[in-house]
Amino acid sequence: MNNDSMKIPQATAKRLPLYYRFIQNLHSSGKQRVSSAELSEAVKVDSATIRRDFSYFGALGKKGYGYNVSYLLSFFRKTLDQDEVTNVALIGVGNLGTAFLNYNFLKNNNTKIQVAFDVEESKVNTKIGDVPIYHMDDLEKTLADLHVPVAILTIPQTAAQTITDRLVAADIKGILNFTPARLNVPPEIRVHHIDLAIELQSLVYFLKNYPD
Ligand SMILES: NC(=O)c1ccc[n+]([C@@H]2O[C@H](COP(=O)([O-])OP(=O)(O)OC[C@H]3O[C@@H](n4cnc5c(N)ncnc54)[C@H](O)[C@@H]3O)[C@@H](O)[C@H]2O)c1
Repeated sequence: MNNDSMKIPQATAKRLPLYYRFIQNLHSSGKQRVSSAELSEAVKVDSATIRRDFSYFGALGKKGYGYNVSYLLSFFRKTLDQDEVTNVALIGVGNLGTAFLNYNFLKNNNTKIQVAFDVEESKVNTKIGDVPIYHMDDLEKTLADLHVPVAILTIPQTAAQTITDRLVAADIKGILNFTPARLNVPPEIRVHHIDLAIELQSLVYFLKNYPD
């Protein structure tokens, strides 16, 4: 993100990639404007929230006209640094890690898993997709050589904190944590925790308790 985006609230910043993907689709289908109601329907965010989000970056829609798609597209491109690829490392090439390597976020042209690590000898020095798998012994040196600021953790919970400490020491800035472990990191390191079990439980809870 560029410096202008520092003023945008975190909740808004998290929705930007969602808006960006939809605006890209609109632009490639030749649409020139979009209303907040149409956006709302497509991204499943209520239109008052969309209008407030957009007001932070100066995109003021006109009543009965909506938003200019080209303007929005250039804003998102600039804000999300789409031209600059951020290198990502994946730690733990098991069930979940293998799926991510095969998927490799190819639709986001600004993030790519460049390298993966594991401790199991049979996986080391192989590739999944075009991503090479290295031994954990080579973690620090490889991350420094490739300038990797982001890591995805798909290792067993028991290994999560030790590996996180190594990543922090290796100058990683952000961690996407798929393990159930709650990680301790210095305040300047950003951790996004995706706990699929909790998400599933909370979905079921809402279905049961708020059936309508
Ligand atoms: N599989 C799922 O659907 C799923 C869903 C939600 C969360 N998770 C979480 O994601 C993590 C991975 O799950 P999984 O099913 O892929 O497990 P897995 O056992 O299939 O894979 C774990 C991988 O990590 C490697 N590993 C173990 N210790 C390591 C270390 N110290 N350094 C580097 N690599 C190491 C193993 O060799 C293995 O390849 C777990 O914490 C799990 O709780 C998995």
